[in-house]
Amino acid sequence: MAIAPVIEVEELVKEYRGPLRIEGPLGGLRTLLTRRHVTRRAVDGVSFSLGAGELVGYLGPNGAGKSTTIKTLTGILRPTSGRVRVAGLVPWRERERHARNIGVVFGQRTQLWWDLPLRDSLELVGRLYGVERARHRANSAHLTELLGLGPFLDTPVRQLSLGQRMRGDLAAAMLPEPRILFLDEPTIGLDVVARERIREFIATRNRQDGTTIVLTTHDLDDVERLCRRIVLIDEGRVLYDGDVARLKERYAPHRRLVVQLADGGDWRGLDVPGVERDPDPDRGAEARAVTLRFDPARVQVAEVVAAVLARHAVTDLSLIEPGLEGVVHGIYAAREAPA
Ligand SMILES: Nc1ncnc2c1ncn2[C@@H]1O[C@H](COP(=O)(O)OP(=O)(O)OP(=O)(O)O)[C@@H](O)[C@H]1O
Repeated sequence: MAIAPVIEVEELVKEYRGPLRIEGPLGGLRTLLTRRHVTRRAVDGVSFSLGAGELVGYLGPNGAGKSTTIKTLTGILRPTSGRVRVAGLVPWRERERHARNIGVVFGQRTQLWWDLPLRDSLELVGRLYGVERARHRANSAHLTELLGLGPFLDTPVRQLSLGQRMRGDLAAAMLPEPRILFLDEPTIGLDVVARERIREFIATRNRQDGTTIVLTTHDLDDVERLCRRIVLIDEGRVLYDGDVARLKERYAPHRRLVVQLADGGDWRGLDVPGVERDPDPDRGAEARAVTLRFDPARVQVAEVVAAVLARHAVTDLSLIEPGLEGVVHGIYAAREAPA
């Protein structure tokens, strides 16, 4: 028997009704005063499902409808139409039971009590969720260690740095041991060290506890590091749903080999079919570097390297895999280009 998905979204539609936006002189003021309203479709027939223990990147450009989807899945918003089940519950109808299954972190705002020390915020979360005392103590201690909260547990939340606050938010979300975690931009504005710590935490929770995680982010390094699967949306519709690796193969099949020629070396070409010199090498400014582009389905890396070494004196070689950033931008650009 097939295992039921933990998250099921079918033909989700969410429309917002708002005043008609008026352009031109005093447009802002006229928009405020107008009585004319329009309906805008923020999510336009999104469907996907997630199995237990999956970690999926939910991506899209600004205004694509990511937050609207997450707010519907967390029970904050009621959709215009469509069917949603999260752990078997309809989020906006069975809010209390649903809240016990999920943890939510919105990077842009905190769920902690601004004026209270972090320790008290965690205490309150434990009480609100009815976490039994011994479990609360054990979970708090565990999360404090994993997220390195010790040095600022007694600091009021308002005095925490963004990275510290985010770690506090993650601890609060995980304290009641939710099966499902929604993370909306959890690394936004953080420095490299803080970002890495949060990524490590997310990966560990997913791997060790099997927590199902939906991650929304504009930082594609988060996705490269954490997600095998992405759901890419734009203008409220799903553009792609599947493996990150397959997405790259489909949209960026080429690899690049950067060849650093020895002093005095000249590029005399290479006669291997399927290998081209990159017309616009990113490393053009670098002395004596030549970038070759090839499709590994047609010609193997080893073959290209052997051919280069046979003809040229080389000081270094490096292989560049396509980054998700370029692939995703390429998809958006293709969509925007006139037909
Ligand atoms: N409360 C609201 N009232 C009216 N329109 C809204 C509301 N919230 C969002 N929208 C609109 O719905 C669309 C989708 O917004 P949403 O916040 O879901 O996008 P997003 O993908 O999360 O964007 P971002 O990456 O910028 O956070 C946008 O056009 C936005 O302006």
